[in-house]
Amino acid sequence: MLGWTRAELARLGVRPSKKLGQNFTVNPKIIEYFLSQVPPSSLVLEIGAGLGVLTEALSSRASKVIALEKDKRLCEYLAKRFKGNEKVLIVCGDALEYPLEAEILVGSLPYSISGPFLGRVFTEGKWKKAVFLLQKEVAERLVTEPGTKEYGRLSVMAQLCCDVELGPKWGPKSFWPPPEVESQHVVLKRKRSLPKEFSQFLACVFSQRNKKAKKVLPRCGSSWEGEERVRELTPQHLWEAFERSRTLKGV
Ligand SMILES: C[S@@+](CC[C@H](N)C(=O)[O-])C[C@H]1O[C@@H](n2cnc3c(N)ncnc32)[C@H](O)[C@@H]1O
Repeated sequence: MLGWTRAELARLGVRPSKKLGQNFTVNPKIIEYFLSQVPPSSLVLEIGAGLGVLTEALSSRASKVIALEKDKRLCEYLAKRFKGNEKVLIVCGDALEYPLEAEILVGSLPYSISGPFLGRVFTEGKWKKAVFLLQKEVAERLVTEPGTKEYGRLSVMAQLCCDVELGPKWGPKSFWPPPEVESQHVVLKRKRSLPKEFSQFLACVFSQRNKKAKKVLPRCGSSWEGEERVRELTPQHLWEAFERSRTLKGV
């Protein structure tokens, strides 16, 4: 796969863009893992289709794959590659804007957008299951507990929205060009959708994560009575504080 990927990029005259997080999958085990997590005959939205290696594999399992790609050069390549394949729809667009209206979301997410994109995932769409390949530190942040350095807005939203399971880790050599970081699969099963205002509330609260919650929460429209610091509040505590802020606002 490494030889094929390098040759295709050279043929297209595409130098992988760091800004677009273009680290293409060259380890077939990654594709196998994605496939093992996708229920047969489902409608799948793939984020960042790249050269279409995952798209191709998904199309043999799903009823339809909507393959989203932002890079116009790759969109043209994908449109040619999948011409005549009725199960694949190539969309040239931005994952930060495209509606998340599919049962299953998958993708090796470009590192540069994983934070804002996950923010959308937790608050939008009708999806039931999502299988993402993320930078290992971002994957760990989704399951980390209150009080840790990594605990923050994404941890709280992930744990309230979904059952979160960490999958296998993958080293830099699984990608071309090799990234500077390790990657890890994450599987999300949605329990409920969260309101967008909750994300804004958490951004306000965690901007002062080391301060006492009783000082910070009133500034974010809510209240708190204990001695805990913001970073020590559990997802459930924060959800209750958010609901109090809505009652105070009369929503
Ligand atoms: C890590 S690569 C994965 C490519 C391919 N799925 C693979 O596994 O080889 C991420 C892909 O996302 C695309 N991308 C980057 N930003 C995007 C965005 N905002 N919306 C959609 N695609 C994006 C990149 O151009 C790149 O093709």
